[in-house]
Amino acid sequence: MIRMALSFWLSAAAPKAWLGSILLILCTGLLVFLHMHLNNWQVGFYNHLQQHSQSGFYHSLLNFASICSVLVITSGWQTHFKMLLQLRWRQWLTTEFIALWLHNQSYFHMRLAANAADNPDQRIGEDIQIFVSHSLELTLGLLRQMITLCLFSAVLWQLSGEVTVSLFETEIIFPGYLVWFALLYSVMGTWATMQIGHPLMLQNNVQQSNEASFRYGLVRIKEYAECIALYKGEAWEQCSLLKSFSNIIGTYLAMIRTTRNVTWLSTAYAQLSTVFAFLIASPKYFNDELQLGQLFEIAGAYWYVHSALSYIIDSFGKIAQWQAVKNRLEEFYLQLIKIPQREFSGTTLTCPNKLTTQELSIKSPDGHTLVDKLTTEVSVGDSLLIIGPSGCGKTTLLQTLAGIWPYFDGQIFFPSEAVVLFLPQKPYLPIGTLRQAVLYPVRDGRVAKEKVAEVLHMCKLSALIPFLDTEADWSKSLSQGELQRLSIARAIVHQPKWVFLDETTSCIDTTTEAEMYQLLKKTLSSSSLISIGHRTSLMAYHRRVLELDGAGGWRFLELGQQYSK
Ligand SMILES: Nc1ncnc2c1ncn2[C@@H]1O[C@H](COP(=O)(O)OP(=O)(O)OP(=O)(O)O)[C@@H](O)[C@H]1O
Repeated sequence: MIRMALSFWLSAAAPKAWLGSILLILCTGLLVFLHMHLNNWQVGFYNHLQQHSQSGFYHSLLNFASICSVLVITSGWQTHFKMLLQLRWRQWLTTEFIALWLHNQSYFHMRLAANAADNPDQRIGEDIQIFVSHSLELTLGLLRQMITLCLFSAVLWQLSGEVTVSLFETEIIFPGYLVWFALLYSVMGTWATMQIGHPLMLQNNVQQSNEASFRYGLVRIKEYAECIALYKGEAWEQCSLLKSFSNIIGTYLAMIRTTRNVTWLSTAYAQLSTVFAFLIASPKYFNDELQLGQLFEIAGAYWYVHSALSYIIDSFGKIAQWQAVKNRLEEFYLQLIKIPQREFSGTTLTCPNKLTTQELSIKSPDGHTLVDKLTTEVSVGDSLLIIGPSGCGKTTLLQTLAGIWPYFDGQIFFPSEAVVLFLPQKPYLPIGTLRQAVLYPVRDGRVAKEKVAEVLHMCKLSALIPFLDTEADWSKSLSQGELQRLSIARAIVHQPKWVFLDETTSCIDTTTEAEMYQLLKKTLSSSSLISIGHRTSLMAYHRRVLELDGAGGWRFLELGQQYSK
C-alpha cells in the first residue's frame, strides 16, 4: 500500500508533488532552525534580566520580534504547502482507487469473493483522506524531530560538558551526559507506551468498520424507505440500527480505556521531563558554574532533544489510526489487483455474428451446478427465450455470457465487437436528466432530443417527454413498469445488434408487454433477441425456447410444446 501510494511521486503529477514536497521540507527545516535561534536567544534575555540591564532587555525583545515574524510567516506557508500536497495526493490516490475499483468490473467480482473487503465506499471516500493526511503529518513530524534531534543534540552535548563519576575508586568521565539521560528517559517512555497502547491499533481498525456498517444501515433506510414504510418496519430498523451503533459504543469504550492509560503515562512522562533537565543541571548552577540564562538554555535544549526522542509517544494515537486505515486500504488494494488475475477454467472468445457456447457449465459461488455442458448457437437476427423455475440460473447464464460471472467451464464465443445491450432484471437509471437516463451508459449527446422523445412516445411514456431535461433521481419517482419501459426505450435508442432482456417486462401488463415486444421486433428487426421470462406468452416472440431445470439440466422446447413448470 505504501509503495503504491508513494508512486504519486513518479506519476504524471510528479512535478507538482516534488515541488510541494521540497517547499515543505525547506519550511520545516527553516522552522527548526528558527526554534534553535529562539532557544539561543534565551541566554542573552535571562542574563540581561539577571544583570538588571534594561537596554540589553529591550534589545533582546527586538531580536525576539524579528525571529518571531519570520517564524510566523514560515509557519503559515508550511501549512499552506502541506494542505496543498495533501489535496493533490488524495486526488491522485482516489483517482487510482476509483479506476481500479471500476476496472474489469472489480466492484462486481468483489461482491462474489469470500471475505471481500467491506464498505469500499468508506475506504475510497474516508480512509484515503485519513491515510494521506496522517501520512504527511507523521512524516513531516518525523523529519522535524530528526532535524531537531541532530541540531539540539549537538547544542546539548556542548552545554552538558563532562561529569565524572567515581566507581570502585575508578573515575569514569561521561561527556554529553544530558544527551544520554534524554535518550535513556525516552527509550523507557516509548517502550512503556507501546506496551500499554498497542491495543489501540486494532481498536481503531474495528471502529472504522463499525462506523462504516452503521452508516450503511442508515443509507439503506433512505434507499428502501418505501418498503420499510409499507411493512411498518420502523421498530425492526430502529433495533437493527441501535444494535449496529452499540458496536461503535463498545469499541469506543475500549478505546477510551486504552487512551486514558496512554494519557496517564504520557502526561506523567511529559510533566516529569520539564523539571528533569533543571534537576540534573542544577548542581552546576548552584556551584556558580552556570548563569541563569545558560541554565534555561540547557533546559530548552534538553526539552527539544527529549521531545524529538518522544515522537512515538506523542504521536501514538495518530500512528494507531494511520496503521488501521493503512491496513484497510491495503486489504482493499490487494483484492482489487488480484481479481483480474483470478484463474477461470472457462474462456470467452470473440466471434462475429454468432453467439456460441460449447460444453458451458456454470456454478454458483458455493459450487452448486446451475447449468451443465450447455452447447448452443444463436445467429444474428435469431431469438431465444430462456425459461425455468426461480433460482435455476437464468440470470447467471446471462451474466456468464456478458463476461461478469467467473464460475464457469467450457467455451463461449461472444459477438463482443457488435453493439450489445444487456437490460438487467432491476432497471438502473443514473442520477441526472431523463435524457441521460435513456442514453445511459453513453455520455455524449449524439442522439437528438426529438429522437429520444419519439422513442419515449413509442414506449407509451409520452407523459415524461416534458421532463427530458429535468435532473432527478428518476428511479425513485417512476413506477417499476415505467422503469422497464424506459429500459426498452434505451434499447431502441441504442439499436444494439444483440439485446439481452432479463425479465424486462415482468412488471408490465400482458397487453403492454405484447406491444413492447412487437415494438422491439419492429425497431430492432435485424437484431438478436435473447430474453428471460416466466410468462408463456413470451414464447410467441422468440424462435426457440431453452428450459433450465436448476440442477444443471437443460433442453430446447419444440415450438408449440407446453412449458410444464
Ligand atoms: N452473487 C451471488 N452470490 C451467491 N449466490 C448467488 C449470487 N447470484 C446468484 N446466486 C445464486 O445462484 C442461483 C441462480 O440465481 P439466478 O439469479 O441466476 O436465478 P434465476 O433463475 O434468474 O432466478 P429468478 O427467476 O428468480 O430471477 C441462485 O440459487 C442464487 O442464490
